[in-house]
Amino acid sequence: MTTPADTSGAGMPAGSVPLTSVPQDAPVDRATAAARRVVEALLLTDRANANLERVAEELNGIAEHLEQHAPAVRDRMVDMWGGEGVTRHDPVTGLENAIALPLIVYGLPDGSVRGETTVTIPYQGPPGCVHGGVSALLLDHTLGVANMWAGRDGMTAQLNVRYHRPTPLFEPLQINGRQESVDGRKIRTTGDIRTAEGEVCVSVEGLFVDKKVPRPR
Ligand SMILES: CCCCCCCCCCCCCCCC(=O)SCCNC(=O)CCNC(=O)[C@H](O)C(C)(C)COP(=O)(O)OP(=O)(O)OC[C@H]1O[C@@H](n2cnc3c(N)ncnc32)[C@H](O)[C@@H]1OP(=O)(O)O
Repeated sequence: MTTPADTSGAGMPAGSVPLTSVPQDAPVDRATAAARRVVEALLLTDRANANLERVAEELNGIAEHLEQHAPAVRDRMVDMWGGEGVTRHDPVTGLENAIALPLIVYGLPDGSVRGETTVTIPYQGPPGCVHGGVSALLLDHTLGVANMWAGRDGMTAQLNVRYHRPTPLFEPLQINGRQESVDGRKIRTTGDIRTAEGEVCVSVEGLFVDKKVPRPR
């Protein structure tokens, strides 16, 4: 759904570290990347001449194969939430989630976080522009990662989103987040989406409350 994620950290300040999962050459990563390619290709293909009857049949065959090999949802959820806390299944950075962009978020030495991505057709809102809900999704998650990087995190209680100008598809975008303050259980975090020229398209102020939902076991 985006151009392939840049995992090199090129363009990030020296000392930046990836905080979200980075692509591996695992079969699940490759299968998920192929599924993203299918989603985009389905939107772009010639509706009349691409033999979509056969495409539907083949895709249903793949879905049936995957379903036949699926354990109980509960067991998969335990598995998903195992490990050190960097998720591979979430809808923003998850490399095992075909609807994730995916975005890789880096922790910067100044305490803030930044991701870079180029959003394409599946996330279109106004013509040629990123859907406003997708921008909010990108920022909500990035602010969550910023809180983790700062050492105090919680659940989103409020997200005030200001749309300054349309956010372009097909252009590199910077997604920024920074924890501003902690007051008891209340955490205030800000962020924005900028073009490569530094123009702010969307900015957010988030209130997070330190509360955890237990992981499935
Ligand atoms: C090293 C790094 C590795 C990084 C590795 C990355 C890993 C991957 C990162 C994942 C990043 C995910 C980022 C997505 C984050 C979601 O998507 S979270 C999901 C969306 N949010 C929700 O579902 C929250 C639902 N709401 C709730 O659960 C609860 O209402 C809340 C908001 C947590 C509040 O909890 P509560 O315990 O009921 O809080 P309560 O005691 O009533 O209030 C505490 C204080 O907060 C205030 N407050 C509570 N709610 C509100 C509100 N809505 N508005 C204003 N004030 C409020 C209260 O007034 C109170 O204030 P004080 O009286 O203390 O001054």
